[in-house]
Amino acid sequence: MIAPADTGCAGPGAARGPVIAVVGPSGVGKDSLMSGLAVADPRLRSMRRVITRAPEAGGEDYQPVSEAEFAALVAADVFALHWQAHGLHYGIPRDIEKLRLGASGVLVNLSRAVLLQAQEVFDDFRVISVTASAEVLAARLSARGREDAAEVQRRLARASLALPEGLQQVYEVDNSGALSAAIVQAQAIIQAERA
Ligand SMILES: Nc1ncnc2c1ncn2[C@@H]1O[C@H](COP(=O)(O)OP(=O)(O)OP(=O)(O)O)[C@@H](O)[C@H]1O
Ligand SMILES: O=P(O)(O)OC[C@H]1O[C@H](OP(=O)(O)O)[C@H](O)[C@@H]1O
Repeated sequence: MIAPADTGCAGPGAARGPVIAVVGPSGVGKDSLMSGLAVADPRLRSMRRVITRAPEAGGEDYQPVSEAEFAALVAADVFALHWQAHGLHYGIPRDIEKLRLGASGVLVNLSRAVLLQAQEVFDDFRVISVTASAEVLAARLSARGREDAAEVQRRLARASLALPEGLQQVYEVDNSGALSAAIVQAQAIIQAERA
């Protein structure tokens, strides 16, 4: 059972905010940036993902499921998007459309590999590409301690995956420095697009 998206008190006539994909290499600060943005603007919502990651892994708020449960959800057409990465399965429930009602945007952590598909699925779709140097990524993944050394190396090897050609709205945020500065950069992008 997928926990329903919390749409607050948005009525059926409420405007729908854009889907804002936050993407970039492991360790770049996607979840940290999303958390900071949502705290600063409560009308910005974060989409809870369904992931075959162990419940105790920590970090983002996600719905942990087994691989069998994930396959059943795919078969039941629950997901608007799903993909595999890092040996895990990730799904974005179709409930995201409810979360968009009355929101200034819905932030979602997506794989760079599914962005063109996401652009087809969502009628108002933007991409925030978060960047940081390879040295910074390595230091952050090591300090975070969520993955073992081998998995950290595998994630770092994927860092240079390029964004696909053909994306219509892509904005870069440099998170090499203070997280607060990256949050301000991202807020300016989101607010400018809202105008
Ligand atoms: N600007 C920053 N300065 C210092 N540390 C940061 C900054 N941004 C994020 N971090 C830290 O770096 C680590 C990785 O951040 P986070 O988990 O948000 O990255 P991510 O891109 O979501 O990674 P993954 O894709 O692996 O989940 C965390 O420990 C986080 O607290
Ligand atoms: O390298 P790419 O394909 O862009 O992203 C790989 C995976 O990393 C991120 O998830 P998480 O932050 O590890 O949970 C993305 O959402 C994707 O699932």
